[in-house]
Amino acid sequence: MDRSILFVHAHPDDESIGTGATMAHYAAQGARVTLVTCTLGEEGEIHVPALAQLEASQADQLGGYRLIELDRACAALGVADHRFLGGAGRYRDSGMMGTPANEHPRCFWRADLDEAAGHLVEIMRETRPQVLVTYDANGFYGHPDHIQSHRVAMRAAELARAEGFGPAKIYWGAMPKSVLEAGLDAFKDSSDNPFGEATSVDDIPFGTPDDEIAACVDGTDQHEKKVASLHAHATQIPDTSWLYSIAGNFGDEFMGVEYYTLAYGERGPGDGAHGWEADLFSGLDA
Ligand SMILES: CC(=O)N[C@H]1[C@@H](O[C@@H]2[C@H](O)[C@H](O)[C@@H](O)[C@H](O)[C@H]2O)O[C@H](CO)[C@@H](O)[C@@H]1O
Ligand SMILES: [Zn+2]
Repeated sequence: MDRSILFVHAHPDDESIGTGATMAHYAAQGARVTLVTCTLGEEGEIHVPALAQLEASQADQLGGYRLIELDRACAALGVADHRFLGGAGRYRDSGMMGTPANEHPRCFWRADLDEAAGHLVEIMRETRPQVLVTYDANGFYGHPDHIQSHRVAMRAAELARAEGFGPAKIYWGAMPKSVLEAGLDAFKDSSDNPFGEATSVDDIPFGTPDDEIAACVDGTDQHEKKVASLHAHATQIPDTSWLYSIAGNFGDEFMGVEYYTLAYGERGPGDGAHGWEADLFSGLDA
């Protein structure tokens, strides 16, 4: 079987933060890895002072710059096939939930679901992914573009199935509560606490019980590519980011191991305490 996997993400940087090691892992294996990013990230922060005037309320050029950052990140991960949903600039970054950017006429949060899903079905028709990776219904942490990416990806898979070429397995990025627990302990006395005021994993708006996790992809041997892809997104992820400090505390494993729940399809053979699959294609290779 020629392996093909499709990742659907909301903004430039999500692919590296959430699935960078997994993408590098399968690209290195020679699988067809396709990334679809739904917006250009026009409403993002800018952590590079020299670029500050690109922001939405000034030159409004951040989207064009993040397109370049994403190109660099994909090169670092070894991912050659990257597309924007509906073409670059079709859907605008909607901003955080409840902000005025949610009202922009072209924002992704206001997109027509079937029209947006139709763009993704065309890509599925071409690449025929056996595996689809996106976010859960909360978009992992509740950002409107992440929630919409979930909705569009799941609708596209449903439409593709109706035409006989939908992905056999659909995964949602996840973080086991046991991993969050370990992180909380490591940072509870730190001024650089990425968990803010959280005193328990239940205070954190994401996290999945370990027995609900279906797959754990160990891309530790790809962790340097993930770090390089994060650095490519310098406007969003400053060198002082907690992502790097937590990696410093936990080492290569933090950057290299990524977790998923299985939203659709049959769980393949797994191992360890919870029988987690080590391969997202588990059970599919003929
Ligand atoms: C990882 C991710 O989805 N980033 C989004 C997010 O960025 C957040 C936003 O700028 C917020 O104002 C900050 O406080 C927070 O730290 C950022 O993570 O939302 C942006 C606007 O929609 C988006 O461009 C960015 O990619
Ligand atoms: Zn995002």
